[in-house]
Amino acid sequence: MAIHIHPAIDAGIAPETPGFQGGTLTCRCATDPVTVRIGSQVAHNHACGCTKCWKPDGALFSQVAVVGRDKVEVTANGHKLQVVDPAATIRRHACTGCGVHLYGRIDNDQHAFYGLDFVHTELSREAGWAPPTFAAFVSSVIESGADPEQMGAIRARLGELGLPYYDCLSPPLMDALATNAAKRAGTLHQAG
Ligand SMILES: N[C@@H](CCC(=O)N[C@@H](CSCO)C(=O)NCC(=O)O)C(=O)O
Ligand SMILES: [Zn+2]
Ligand SMILES: [Zn+2]
Repeated sequence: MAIHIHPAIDAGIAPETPGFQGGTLTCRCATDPVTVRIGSQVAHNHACGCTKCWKPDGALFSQVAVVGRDKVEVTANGHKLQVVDPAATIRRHACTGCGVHLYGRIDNDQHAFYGLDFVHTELSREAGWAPPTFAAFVSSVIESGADPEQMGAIRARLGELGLPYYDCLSPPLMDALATNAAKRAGTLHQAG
């Protein structure tokens, strides 16, 4: 059975364009689409297997990156946006017309990733975005209905595509979360 990781990843991952400065995300409504201008390159782009990130139909993973929240501007039809789960850490703003998530925002200023918004660069026509460099929350695809027996094949496919895979976030991002937690708990002891 063919494994569909994500349409922007399955056929090979396009490289970023040096100096790329962003673009416009557009939802999938045929009329009055929501548009969001992203004013810079993104970082930490990854395939995410979690149940909460928006995935195109038939994809096992979402493709999601972060960008400074000051670089994210709703430029049309923002009245169609609604937060999917107001209690979630990432408040994902979805189009009520087509279901696409335009951006996810962390409003907790104590969170390690506060100041970063989560965006899906495939919603833009521009080429040159930083590509995904790892896969996160791989085991979580089971929660969305993937056959547990397929996990070996799914991880093998991610490997073939050049994506290191993890069942949480990547080591640098997990370290950032833990460092933030340790600072808050007062347990961070740095040499020097
Ligand atoms: N097994 C759960 C995991 C969901 C989860 O923790 N997702 C991560 C990654 S999202 C982008 O990388 C997360 O940080 N979530 C916070 C939030 O969603 O608010 C599942 O699959 O549901
Ligand atoms: Zn829409
Ligand atoms: Zn996710």
